[in-house]
Order: sequence, then structure tokens, then C-alpha cells
Amino acid sequence: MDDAAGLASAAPVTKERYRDAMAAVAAAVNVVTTDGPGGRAGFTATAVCSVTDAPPTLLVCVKRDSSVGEAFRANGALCVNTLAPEHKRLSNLFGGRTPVEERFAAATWRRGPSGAPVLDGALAHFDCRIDRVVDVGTHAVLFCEVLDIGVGEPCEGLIYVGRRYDSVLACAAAG
Ligand SMILES: NC(=O)c1ccc[n+]([C@@H]2O[C@H](COP(=O)([O-])OP(=O)(O)OC[C@H]3O[C@@H](n4cnc5c(N)ncnc54)[C@H](O)[C@@H]3O)[C@@H](O)[C@H]2O)c1
Ligand SMILES: Cc1cc2c(cc1C)N(C[C@H](O)[C@H](O)[C@H](O)COP(=O)(O)O)c1[nH]c(=O)[nH]c(=O)c1N2
Repeated sequence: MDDAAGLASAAPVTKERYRDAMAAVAAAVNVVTTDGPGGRAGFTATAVCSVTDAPPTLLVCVKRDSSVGEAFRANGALCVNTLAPEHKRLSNLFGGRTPVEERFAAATWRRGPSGAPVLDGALAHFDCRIDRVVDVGTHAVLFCEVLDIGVGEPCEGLIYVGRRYDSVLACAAAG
């Protein structure tokens, strides 16, 4: 039966149905890092998206009640490290309840211009200044101006789809 607006009535969009549908959407896997006065922190994120290329801007969504959120706000800087298939274990470490030192001990890092850790061997990295934070429901959306970019050697990217990891060809054009 159609409602007054002419739209077919549908089952309510519950959190569970929303998550089930989102589970069907493939996403690149990133470890997002920060360092500075608020301390070193990092977490695994699939909620990362390019916003505009002028000025180069991306967004990252972070759960507001996560242990890491405050460090990002305090430091005002972050690096999005896009993972290759060999980083599956790293993704699980940064996505679980692992202490921060144990997360970082599992890989080699250097410091980007923003001060945030840059992952050796990442498919690509985007070093950023956090320009704006917008709270939406359970998450904070961090709008980030990209200060520095690196494109790595790996030609395959790590993706997360159907609640599991997979890999995809991802030879990025160096610029
Ligand atoms: N955006 C996010 O915060 C996000 C994204 C992916 C996974 N995760 C977390 O990783 C764990 C494993 O995830 P899963 O994919 O195996 O199973 P799941 O059923 O928890 O999630 C299915 C999909 O729903 C989306 N999603 C999950 N939690 C969300 C949240 N709090 N806010 C917005 N979107 C969300 C993601 O696209 C995810 O891949 C869960 O604890 C999940 O909360 C969080
Ligand atoms: C594949 C995958 C993808 C995501 C996540 C997990 C995994 C396994 N997590 C969850 C996030 O990484 C987790 O909560 C961190 O451990 C940070 O929180 P704590 O430090 O544990 O509180 C997550 N969290 C978030 O806020 N935004 C996101 O986009 C994602 N994406």
C-alpha cells in the first residue's frame, strides 16, 4: 500500500537491518593514527571518504565513546594509512581492545608533517590537519585537510565486505 507521499510502505529501518545492508558494501580498510599533546592513538576505520579535491579534504568517522576519539580531537591531526592485504593482523589489532602500545608495536612507523604516525608499507597515506568536527549520532565526523600524501609499492588493497577481509587490485597512479 502506498503512503500519502506515494512511497511504498517498508519495514522499519532498524540498526540491525542497516548494519546487514552495510555489510554488503565493500570498503577499503585504513588504520587512522594521531600523535601530539593528546597522546598517540590509532584505530581501524572503514568509514573514510574523499570529500573534495579543492582543497584536498577527506572525512573520517570515529565512534564518540571509543577510547581513541579524545586524542584525535586534542591533537587536531591524523594520518589515514590505507592497508594492503598483508596488514590483516594490524587491522584486527587496531580494531580490537588491544592496548595502544601493542597496536603500534606490530608495525614500523615514521612521523608525518602533522606529527601523526605514517605506516611503512601502506598502500597510500594521507597526512592531515583536522579542520572541523561534526557530531552525528554515535560518531564524530572529522573533516580533514590533506597536508601530505604518499603512494606505496603494494599493488593490492585490503577490503572488508560481508564481515570478512578480501583483497582487490589497487595499483594507484602516482602523482
Ligand atoms: N563505522 C563504524 O563505526 C564501523 C565500521 C565497520 C565496523 N565497525 C565495527 O567493527 C566490528 C565488526 O563489524 P562487522 O562489519 O563485522 O559487523 P557489524 O554487523 O557490526 O557491521 C556491519 C557493517 O555496518 C556498519 N557499521 C557497523 N557498526 C557501525 C556503527 N557503529 N556505526 C555505523 N556503521 C556501522 C559497517 O559498514 C559494518 O561493516 C563491530 O564492532 C563494528 O561496530 C564499525
Ligand atoms: C574492519 C573494521 C572497520 C572499522 C572498525 C573495526 C574494524 C575491525 N571500527 C572499530 C574501531 O576500530 C574500534 O572500536 C577501535 O578499537 C577503537 O576503539 P577502542 O580504542 O577499542 O575503544 C571502526 N570504528 C569507527 O569509529 N569507525 C570506523 O570506520 C570503524 N571501522
